[in-house]
Amino acid sequence: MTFSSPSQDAQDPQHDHGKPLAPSLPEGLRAEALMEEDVAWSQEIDSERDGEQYDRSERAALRRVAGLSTELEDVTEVEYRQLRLERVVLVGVWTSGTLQDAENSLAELAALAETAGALVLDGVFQRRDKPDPATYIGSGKAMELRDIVLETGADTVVCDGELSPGQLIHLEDVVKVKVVDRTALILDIFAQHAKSREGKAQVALAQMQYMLPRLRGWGQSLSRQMGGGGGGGMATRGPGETKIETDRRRIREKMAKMRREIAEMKTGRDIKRQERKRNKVPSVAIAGYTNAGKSSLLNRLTGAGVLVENALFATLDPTVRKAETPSGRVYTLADTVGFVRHLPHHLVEAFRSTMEEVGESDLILHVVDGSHPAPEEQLAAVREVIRDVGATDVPEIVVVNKADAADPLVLQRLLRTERHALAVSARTGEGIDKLLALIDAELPRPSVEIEALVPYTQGALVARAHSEGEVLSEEHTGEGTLLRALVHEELAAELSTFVPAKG
Ligand SMILES: Nc1nc2c(ncn2[C@@H]2O[C@H](COP(=O)(O)OP(=O)(O)OP(=O)(O)O)[C@@H](O)[C@H]2O)c(=O)[nH]1
Ligand SMILES: [Mg+2]
Repeated sequence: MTFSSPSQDAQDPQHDHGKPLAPSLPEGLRAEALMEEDVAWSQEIDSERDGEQYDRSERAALRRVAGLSTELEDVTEVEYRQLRLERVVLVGVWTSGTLQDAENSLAELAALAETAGALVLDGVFQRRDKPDPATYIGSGKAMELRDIVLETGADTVVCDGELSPGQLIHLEDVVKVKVVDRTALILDIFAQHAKSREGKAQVALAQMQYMLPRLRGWGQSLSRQMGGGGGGGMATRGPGETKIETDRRRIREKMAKMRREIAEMKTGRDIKRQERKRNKVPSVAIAGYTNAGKSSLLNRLTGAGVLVENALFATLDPTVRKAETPSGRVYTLADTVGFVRHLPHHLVEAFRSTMEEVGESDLILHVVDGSHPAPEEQLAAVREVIRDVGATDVPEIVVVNKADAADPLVLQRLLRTERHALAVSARTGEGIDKLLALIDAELPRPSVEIEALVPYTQGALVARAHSEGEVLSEEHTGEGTLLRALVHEELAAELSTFVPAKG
């Protein structure tokens, strides 16, 4: 693969250079003129085109998104952050959709980067039909990116996509700082946040899976193999490659071991889940896009005190809590890992275990952030994963959260298009009563109607009829509690020994 020169870039009809700028840019977004030197440099090597045209097309091609940089309160904070945070510049390729979509995508990348502990200095995206196979953004834009890196003093570039090993190296060669992609960023966040043994193991496995094909990407031996544009990698087999082979084998062995361990841990979790199923405690799963407010809602519904953070992926380990409906029926409520668009596919695989919980629940509370600029997209992204894990036949309630902060018109729109939806605020408590009542109505009903005279020594059974079933009538008699109730089969069997004498 050879680099395309800037002049090729400019003439390539695929790159949309001819398209005019969007007539009115939304607030907070502006296309910035490139530095004068840049334009002069471009003209020098592209004498066939007139400079002004080039300037204009370039402006359309590389946009800067304003307001992405992290706000800092005072100077001491700057120093503090510089010590421990990476200084990053974001770059995205805008291939389809509206300007707003492109901006949202980069804003999400910024949120991810900040969650990973980075300081976001700048963000740019480029309009292209598809990412450049060599450098992701094209070599001309890569040079401009280099200038932005110098200008801002960044030490890392984060790309909004999954880059091939070759693209990472080529871009690093041009911008001269570390380049990471969205997948690596998400993996990094997952690694920082995973708490349980299983969660940690799953993240480690996914990281190794990601690293494996990229091993040759790091270090010198690789640039040698990739260089020359010849694809003759095997011809240059040398000590470097042997080392890589050894590393690869080690990683594969480690991965096999981790898979076995994860399988064992999964068995433990399955047993627990089966126990819950056997006891017929109905289960509700809270699912939704990352940062939608799932953990806040769990707290609101159960007072559980689960970690809530204004960060993406604050929750990486499933949390299951016991809860009670207003009518006193007991159910379990499970918090889940947040979903995100373009979740790297090996991560979907790795986190399937937590999503299986969703698939086997009796009811899904699908939480969506009503104050987000594109809640419909988030709903769609989550539903895609719900389909993936085969949970389509589980009833779903769409919980439009953050009603306190959302645009009332957006709320109306969502409630109109989503048939089974209601608006709540986990923060203020608005709508929570209605949600609790709806959960009560949606939970599966126990189906066996029994009548039993339960001796006072068996009080636990009466309590179970209350929590696991639905008590229709209850009367305290001389011999015990006379109970009429709807219960599940197992409890019906246990109560059948206490059938009241007829007459
Ligand atoms: N204004 C407002 N903010 C909310 C509401 N609910 C949650 N938040 C905020 O949204 C952020 C994310 O909340 P979490 O409950 O951690 O979201 P989550 O869906 O569990 O996020 P992940 O676990 O990271 O996927 C926090 O800053 C909350 O304070 C709400 O009803 N209104
Ligand atoms: Mg959470």
